[in-house]
Amino acid sequence: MDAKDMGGDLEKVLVTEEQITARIGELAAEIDADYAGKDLLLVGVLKGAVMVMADLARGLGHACEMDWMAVSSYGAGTTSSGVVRILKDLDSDIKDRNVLVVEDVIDSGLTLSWLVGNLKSRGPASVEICTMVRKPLAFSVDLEVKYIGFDLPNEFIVGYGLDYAEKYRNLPFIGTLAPHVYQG
Ligand SMILES: O=P(O)(O)OC[C@H]1O[C@H](OP(=O)(O)OP(=O)(O)O)[C@H](O)[C@@H]1O
Ligand code: HPA
Ligand SMILES: [Mg+2]
Repeated sequence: MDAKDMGGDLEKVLVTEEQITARIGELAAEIDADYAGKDLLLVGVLKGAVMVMADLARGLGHACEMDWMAVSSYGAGTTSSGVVRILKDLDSDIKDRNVLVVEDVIDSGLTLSWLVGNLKSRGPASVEICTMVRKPLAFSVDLEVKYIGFDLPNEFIVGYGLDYAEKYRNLPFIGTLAPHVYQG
C-alpha cells in the first residue's frame, strides 16, 4: 500500500483489493442468477457507492440501468446524525421496476432504512440492497440486506469509496486510519 499510504495516515488494511475484486465477482454472479430474465435498475447512493457501483455493474452479465441518489446524513463527522435529506433525487420513475440499491457501507443503518422506505413508497416491483460492507450496529434496525460484501467490526473505515472528510475514497482497499488523523 506504499503508493497510496497517504503519508502514514493509514493504520491497517481490513479488506485487500484482491478480496474486493473476488467478492464483487461472486455478488455479480448471484445477482445475475436472481434477476435472470428480469429488468434491473441499480440505484447507487452518492458518493460512497461510486466504486462498488462501477465494479458491480461491469461484473454483471446482465443488462441493467444505473441511476443515482445523493442523501446526506453524515456531513464531515464520523457518526450519523440520523436526519436524512435528499440532495439529488433519481432521474428515473421506479414504478414497477426492480430496484437494487447499491451502497458502500451500512453502519447505523439509518440512511438505508429511510431510503428503502422512501423508494418503496414510489411503487417499485421490488427493492433489494447490495452493500460492500455491513457493520454490527445495522443489526439493530429492521433492514433486510440481500447482498453483502463483508461484515466488518465497528471501526471507522476508509477506501473503496468510503471517505473521512471527503478524503481517502480512491484507495483501492478498505482500511482504518491512524488515530493522529482524527486528533489533528
Ligand atoms: O448506515 P449509516 O450509519 O446511515 O451510514 C451509511 C451511509 O453513510 C455514508 O454516506 P455519507 O452520508 O457519509 O455520504 P458519502 O457517501 O458522500 O460519503 C455511506 O456512504 C452510507 O450512505
Ligand atoms: O466507517 C465509515 N467510513 C466512512 N463513511 C462512513 N459512513 C458510515 N460509516 C462510515
Ligand atoms: Mg461519507
